Amino acid sequence: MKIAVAGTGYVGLVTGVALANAGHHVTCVDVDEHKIQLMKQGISPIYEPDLEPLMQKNKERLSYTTDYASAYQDAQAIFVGVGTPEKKDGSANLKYVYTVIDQIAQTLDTDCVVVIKSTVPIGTNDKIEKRLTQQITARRSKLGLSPIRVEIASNPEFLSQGTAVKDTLHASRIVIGVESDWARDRMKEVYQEFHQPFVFTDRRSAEMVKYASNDFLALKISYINEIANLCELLDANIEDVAKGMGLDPRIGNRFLKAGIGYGGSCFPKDTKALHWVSNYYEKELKTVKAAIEVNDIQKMKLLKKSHKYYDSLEGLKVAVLGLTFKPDTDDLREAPSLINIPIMLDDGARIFAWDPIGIPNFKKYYPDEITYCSSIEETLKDADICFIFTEWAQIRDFDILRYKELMTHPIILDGRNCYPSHNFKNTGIIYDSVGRRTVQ
Ligand SMILES: NC(=O)C1=CN([C@@H]2O[C@H](COP(=O)(O)OP(=O)(O)OC[C@H]3O[C@@H](n4cnc5c(N)ncnc54)[C@H](O)[C@@H]3O)[C@@H](O)[C@H]2O)C=CC1
Ligand SMILES: O=C(O)[C@H]1O[C@H](OP(=O)(O)OP(=O)(O)OC[C@H]2O[C@@H](n3ccc(=O)[nH]c3=O)[C@H](O)[C@@H]2O)[C@H](O)[C@@H](O)[C@@H]1O
Repeated sequence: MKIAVAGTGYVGLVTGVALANAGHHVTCVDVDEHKIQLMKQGISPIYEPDLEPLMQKNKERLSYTTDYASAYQDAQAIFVGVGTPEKKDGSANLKYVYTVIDQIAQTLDTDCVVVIKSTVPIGTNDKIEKRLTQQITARRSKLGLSPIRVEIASNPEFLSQGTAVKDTLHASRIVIGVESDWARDRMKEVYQEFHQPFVFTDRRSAEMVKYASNDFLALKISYINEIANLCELLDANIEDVAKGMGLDPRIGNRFLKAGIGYGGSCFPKDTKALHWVSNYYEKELKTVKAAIEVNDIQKMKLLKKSHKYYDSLEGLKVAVLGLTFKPDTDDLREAPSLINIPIMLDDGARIFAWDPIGIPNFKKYYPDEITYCSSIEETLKDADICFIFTEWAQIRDFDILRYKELMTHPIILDGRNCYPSHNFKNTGIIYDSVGRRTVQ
């Protein structure tokens, strides 16, 4: 099939490449000329393992452009994967989606299923279809052209950053919401080379699956974080508690990792967006509200802990290990580092930070205020305290005795429980992590 994809971010580009890998001819569209130029050279504009080799493998069936008209005009399916960021009131900002819909309305000239991959509030796809078909009908009748059939399918995305390619090629499920057999058949054709479990449903239920899944995972994290906080007070060990819980298949062992809260481009915004919708219908989701509140407090946990060791960070050399919201991504959206570092700077801390790939993006926010280091050793040298925000493999594999050798005051506040606590016994290092006894 001839397919266009609007938006070449984590979702759009990975979807486009996976569809090309399944044999379709795919044109990826973005408004960002720089991204398009990179992709034309076979370079991925985002850091995502395995993506570039797959772009290379399918280059005959992939093209990249900012010229949306040429891409949409004769596409049999158009996937929409543009951002739906949070508005100040917590609701989802749909302006990028509606811009693409209007661009499709101006240019589409053939029967087409428009597939919304972006996460959109329940009911949005009905509104999108109305807007799109009204505009297309008006344009075509004005030009004296015959009608075309255009329908919207909801096809939410469940990939995680850092494992986006694997998650797409081996998705746990493909959820498709349609309102007609015609759209259903077209979606089956799109996905005929994919052999994952399919869930066909109506559009609103598909939209709900996405929010309900993300919010459930966020809830699970906030729950384990609250239990971790209680473990600290009651002298229990959250790692053992989570292991003991997770072996029950009804609970499952994933997303039970305690830490300094969830970040990223989706859990924070998708919890707030569903909460906003539920409030709109005067049916507040109390569990989701609690997950949000717990997370907001959890993100500040390490700074609060630092007061056990210093009244203020003023003048101290503070080592920060990890800037991205999780490992294996260069994404900083809602990363704990972006919330904590401004407060540390306000306090007068001298910050030395290391991250294997997040530094160029972090520099866009803080070009001069921070010293960026090229190794963990350089970051720790003569530091008075160390904050760990991201559990990069390089940090987990780091020889813990080096903290003692390098730091002036070896105090580690670990927001991601990178090391077994007992390894710090008798080392002279203070190791303060989440949900576990502090080793002094
Ligand atoms: N990032 C993730 O892991 C996941 C994201 N989602 C959802 O997918 C959607 C996209 O998220 P990301 O891929 O992270 O976004 P992103 O911010 O990485 O990429 C969006 C892209 O759309 C482009 N764009 C904006 N307006 C455009 C237009 N009119 N035409 C063509 N391109 C345009 C931007 O330049 C950008 O490259 C969001 O709704 C998000 O909630 C869903 C599952 C996973
Ligand atoms: O809608 C989305 O964008 C995506 O959001 C998440 O994916 P992602 O944000 O890439 O990353 P996750 O691995 O889920 O981690 C999110 C945050 O939760 C935190 N987390 C995760 C798991 C855990 O046990 N504990 C924990 O604190 C991570 O550190 C990170 O800050 C979901 O996992 C995807 O299924 C979904 O498609």
